[in-house]
Amino acid sequence: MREVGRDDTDAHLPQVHEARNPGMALDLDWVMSARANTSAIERRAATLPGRRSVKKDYQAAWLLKAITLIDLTTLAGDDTAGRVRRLCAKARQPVRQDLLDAMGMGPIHTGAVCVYHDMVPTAVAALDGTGIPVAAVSTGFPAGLSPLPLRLAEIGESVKAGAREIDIVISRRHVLTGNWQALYDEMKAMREACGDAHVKAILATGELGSLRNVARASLVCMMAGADFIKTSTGKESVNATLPVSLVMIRALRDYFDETGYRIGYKPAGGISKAKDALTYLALIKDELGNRWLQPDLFRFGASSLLGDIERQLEHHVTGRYSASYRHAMA
Ligand SMILES: O=C[C@H](O)COP(=O)(O)O
Repeated sequence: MREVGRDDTDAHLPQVHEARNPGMALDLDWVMSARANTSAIERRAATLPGRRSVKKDYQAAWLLKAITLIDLTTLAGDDTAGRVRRLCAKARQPVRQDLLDAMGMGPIHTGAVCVYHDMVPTAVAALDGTGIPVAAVSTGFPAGLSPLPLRLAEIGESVKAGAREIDIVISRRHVLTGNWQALYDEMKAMREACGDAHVKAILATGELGSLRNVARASLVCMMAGADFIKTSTGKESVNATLPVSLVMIRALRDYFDETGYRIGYKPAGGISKAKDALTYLALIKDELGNRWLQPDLFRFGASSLLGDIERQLEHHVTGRYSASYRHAMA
């Protein structure tokens, strides 16, 4: 039995694939065998913050790394083309040049810019020539309750408009009613609709009822071909948490151990402090290793994290903190 949350060393080494996850048939025995020991997971999560505290130059290096892993996000009802263009300018140059110069760093950029479907053409134009991908939240984000054909059509439109990554939302009701086949079929159809665009499956973990459901939904989405699993839309009352992350990360490890495919992880929603970003990076390094700390396998979904990181970097370079309003995102 595969228990998510176990602490074993697995002698079985998979044949490692660098290619995109093709998915596999739904393995219900595997799904149903996934467990989550909630109290053990919560105890472990409580020890994580500050466990590996890095200081000075090392901290600055990790914070710069974190920036390259951010899906810089605006998902607000009052988004405008102007706001999205300002966000894209920030994605292209996330840290002031004088700070980068002082740290001996060349140019860096964020992992992606994440917007609603309507804003995709604006973001694509603003990022032209930079190589920074645009991620679109499609499929009736954030509830995902519009008819499936409309959700699939929305994916197609976002891809046509130039989105290279699609963040889909799963139907929480399929998880809450244990209809794993329906979740698998929906996820597979969405993956197909994405074509060459990579698909991140948003589980909306705050609405799934239990950590065991989070483990099972993670596995089903990976079996159906998800390139990433993502915690939250940012709109649930509980978004990314460390216990949920432990469960999802261990599901990623189990999937890799079984299939040899690495799936990406995107904690999203409520991650706004540099020190939280450092905790996540240390967790990924401990649980999955350095290979997972690349933009093709890890992203933060965050609208305001970059501002706090920039503040910390300014403090690192100048010894002074500036007011947070000086680091507006858009
Ligand atoms: O996917 C990204 C989230 O919607 C961003 O959430 P946040 O505004 O809490 O950082």
